[in-house]
Amino acid sequence: MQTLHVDLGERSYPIHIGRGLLNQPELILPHLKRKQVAIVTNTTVAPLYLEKLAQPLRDAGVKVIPIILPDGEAYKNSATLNLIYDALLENRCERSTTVIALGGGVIGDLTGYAAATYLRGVPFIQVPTTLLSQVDSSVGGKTGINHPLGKNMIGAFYQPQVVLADIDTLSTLPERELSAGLAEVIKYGLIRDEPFFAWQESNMQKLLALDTEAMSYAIYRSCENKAEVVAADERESGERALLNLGHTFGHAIENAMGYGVWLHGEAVAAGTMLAADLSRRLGWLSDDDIKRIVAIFTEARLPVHAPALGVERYLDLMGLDKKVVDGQIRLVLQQGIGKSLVSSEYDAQLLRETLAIAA
Ligand SMILES: NC(=O)c1ccc[n+]([C@@H]2O[C@H](COP(=O)([O-])OP(=O)(O)OC[C@H]3O[C@@H](n4cnc5c(N)ncnc54)[C@H](O)[C@@H]3O)[C@@H](O)[C@H]2O)c1
Ligand SMILES: O=C(O)C(=O)C[C@@H](O)[C@H](O)[C@H](O)COP(=O)(O)O
Ligand SMILES: [Zn+2]
Repeated sequence: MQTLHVDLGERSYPIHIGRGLLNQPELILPHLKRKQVAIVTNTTVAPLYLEKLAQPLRDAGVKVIPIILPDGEAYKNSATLNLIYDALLENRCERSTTVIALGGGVIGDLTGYAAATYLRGVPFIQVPTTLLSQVDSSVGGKTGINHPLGKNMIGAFYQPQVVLADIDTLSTLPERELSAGLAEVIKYGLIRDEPFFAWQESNMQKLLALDTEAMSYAIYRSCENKAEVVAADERESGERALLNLGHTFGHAIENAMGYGVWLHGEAVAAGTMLAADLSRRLGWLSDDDIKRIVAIFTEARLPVHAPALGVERYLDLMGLDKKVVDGQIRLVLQQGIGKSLVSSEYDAQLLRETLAIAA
């Protein structure tokens, strides 16, 4: 097992990455205020992993309250959030009850927001079971739900007590979901870590084959990048916005296509290609850079063409992004591989030309 730390003063926490972690209650017990936990999961993950996590905790004397939600991005909403509150209240959960998210990013974001708001805040633990949630969503404390008008529009910054990324859980992950997770791995290379990007170019086949050594390294290096950015800018007043590469376009795609039709990672990949295209038009990325980005997404089995929503529809949806200031869309753009910036200083006509190429 490898352990990293997110350094946030009194909100600091460890990220444990390794095999067989679900079956190690000693990684959870020190973080409990009381021997009671509510484990929030979904109908897909529960039959696979709920008992693997719950039974060792029960054996250690912990009362476990399972809360099993419907599965899917379409359920990341206020109605499902209410199901969590209902179950916590029906079981008379107190401020000392710890809420554990067992699942992918949808479960993590929903559960984290429930934990941030139930009784005005109860302790929360992340047990991510998708690649995307192990490399990104379980770390950094962004929690929340979607609104029909926009992705993640309601939420809170709320950090977990500990993150347990058990690599064994990836063995049951559908291939399409594995690829979606790789989109966020690729993101770290593109925004701030060119050597990691180059490593991915040489090791993508190993990652697709779930090679343990390569996968452990990719998760560790991704979390290391995210932990550094979050420690420097927890609430996204500056550098953290770089983690949004491709997301202003991607969230528009997810919303327009209907939540869950395009997976988050797929929309981020297509959105990153649009950001790369605009960066090339600005003279900041070379044709060779573009070729490398297309090649890595293609090898990871991710889309490189965004859907044809129409320029006006893209602009309308992108205008609801959280990075908007004074009505101005701010975009994460690239100045080479491994170098990125947030900018509203682009020619609006160039953005229109980029959006017009969406296939
Ligand atoms: N909070 C953040 O910082 C952050 C970062 C990135 C993404 N997100 C959010 O995360 C969500 C996407 O997360 P995701 O890609 O994990 O999707 P997801 O949570 O929908 O999980 C993908 C699918 O895999 C299933 N699953 C989970 N673990 C499994 C396993 N081990 N074996 C088999 N099936 C398994 C799930 O039930 C689901 O059907 C989006 O809502 C996105 O907005 C949040
Ligand atoms: O942690 C962050 O900061 C990120 O931006 C990570 C993203 O991968 C993630 O999808 C996040 O939820 C997007 O944030 P949002 O503020 O645009 O909703
Ligand atoms: Zn994301």
